[in-house]
Amino acid sequence: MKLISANWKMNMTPSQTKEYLYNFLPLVEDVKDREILLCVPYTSLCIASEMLKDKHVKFGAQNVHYEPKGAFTGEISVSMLKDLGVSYVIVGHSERRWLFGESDEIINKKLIACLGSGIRPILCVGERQDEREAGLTFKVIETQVKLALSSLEDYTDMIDIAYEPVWAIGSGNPATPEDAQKVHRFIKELLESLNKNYKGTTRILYGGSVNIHNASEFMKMPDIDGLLVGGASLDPEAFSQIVKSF
Ligand SMILES: O=C(CO)COP(=O)(O)O
Repeated sequence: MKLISANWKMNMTPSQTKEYLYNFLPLVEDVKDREILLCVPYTSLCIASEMLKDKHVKFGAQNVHYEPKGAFTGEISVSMLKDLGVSYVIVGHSERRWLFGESDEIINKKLIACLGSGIRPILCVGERQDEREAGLTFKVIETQVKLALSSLEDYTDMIDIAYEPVWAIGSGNPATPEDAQKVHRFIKELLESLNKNYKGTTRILYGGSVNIHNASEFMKMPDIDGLLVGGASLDPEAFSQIVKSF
């Protein structure tokens, strides 16, 4: 099934989350042929857990720590998320990589922590503007995917991947659907080459300046299996339109 996910980033208080869900749920009530996911801040997970109980809209986290527990002040473990009913977690978002110094090695550890827990990670990869201009897009994607999945090659069916070119995030300047399609195809071929038993269940999402006007164009591409939406997901009406755009 296609996956349309919101990434609220550091937006929405718990009270605002309540209001959002109150407005959003009726708008997508009849949409059952695609998966709808809201990746909310940690502080909104409790209210999402309560309000989405027995609902078809799922909720996820935007980050997780790789250790199971211990003296890691300010961090949240996989089991803490699991206990709240979290289905998905975003791992290696470019804002974590570039603003918080998250390395490929840390991202790999986070994926290892998620697998086996029942929480499905959404691994984010994407090239920066300078890398794109230097013609390094495919090389960067290959390196990020390979390092993130190091020792996890046999489990590639248990994750989803979001292709989010860094230059397209929050810039109002999305990749063209055709360019995104090429990278998505490349990632699928890479997964096939890494895992001989690959069943093809990894969905490759596109993220970066998706809005109500361009969502359907991305979803027409054969290897674009979903969307990861930042800014445009903060309005329940706009996000419901994106969910229903294809
Ligand atoms: O980073 C993103 C989703 O994870 C994309 O953000 P925007 O949709 O705001 O460009």
